[in-house]
Amino acid sequence: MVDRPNKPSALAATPGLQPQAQVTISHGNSRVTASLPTGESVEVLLYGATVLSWKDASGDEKLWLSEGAKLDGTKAVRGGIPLVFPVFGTAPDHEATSKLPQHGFARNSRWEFLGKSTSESSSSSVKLDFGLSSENLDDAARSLWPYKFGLLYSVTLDRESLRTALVITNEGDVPFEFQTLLHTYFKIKDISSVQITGLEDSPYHDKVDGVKGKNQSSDPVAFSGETDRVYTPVKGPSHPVIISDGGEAKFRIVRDNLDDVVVWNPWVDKSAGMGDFEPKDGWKNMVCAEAGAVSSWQKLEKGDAFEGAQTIYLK
Ligand SMILES: O=P(O)(O)OC[C@H]1O[C@H](O)[C@H](O)[C@@H](O)[C@@H]1O
Repeated sequence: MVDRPNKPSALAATPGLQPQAQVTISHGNSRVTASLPTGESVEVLLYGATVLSWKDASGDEKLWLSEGAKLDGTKAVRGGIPLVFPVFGTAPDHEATSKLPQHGFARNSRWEFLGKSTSESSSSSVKLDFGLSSENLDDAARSLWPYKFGLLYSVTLDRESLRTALVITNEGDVPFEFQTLLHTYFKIKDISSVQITGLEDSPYHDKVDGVKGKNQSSDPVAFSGETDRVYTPVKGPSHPVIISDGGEAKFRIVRDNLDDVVVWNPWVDKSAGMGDFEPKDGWKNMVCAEAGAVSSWQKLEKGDAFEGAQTIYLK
């Protein structure tokens, strides 16, 4: 069932059954929020279709959002889940994307809210759909990347998980190549006691030391300085990547069709250099684990589609 956006709206109770508490959606000019009757919530900014907030039933925030993040459409959001497309970082050697700004244009474009979907019988999950296509791209972005494409981004809030899924379609006559990434900023208590497992024995490119060759380690990832690595986990996307904080597993990330995981923490100096990174010691309370397809290029022929997704479980 897909409903057109309402302001605010709620799911009708199923006739003949006990009236159920309802999923509530509110859709303003700049953002969409959805709450389950049990209290979990998600908030998405139309600018970039950036997930800004994901809270559990007790109201505890799971994503890190900079206090200095620009939410007015003047800059990509520093925090939450910005969407990277069609290039990760910059790619001066890849002609078709070489003129694009860092991480492409998806995170800097205004998306359309397409509506919500729910299952008839359940008020324990809600899916919000967002769209961006070459037709509603601004002229500047379209002139830098003149391909015809469609993006459908679905954000599904469940009681114990958040799923973000992106479908990319080639709607033009010529093939194009792209990279994509779900740049998730996780909120954590203390970076010095964070460990990430699931990336052991996997090759990675270390962007901090700039050495192009592949590294690898049999230990979980731990943090003691600026960290910026592109992993291609050997066990494949369905093997979970787990973030633990103070010895306790906090997030379990399972990927669909996204072969890479970027791990990023800017630490002291890099945070100091980012004008929208606040508080300045906020790097202690965040870690990015970013599911993506970035270590090579994905090619989409005319009419073809690519789907990539992550599901983040709280247990
Ligand atoms: O500052 P941004 O353009 O948002 O990029 C933030 C970070 O994104 C990724 O994690 C990259 O691997 C980093 O190299 C980059 O610094």
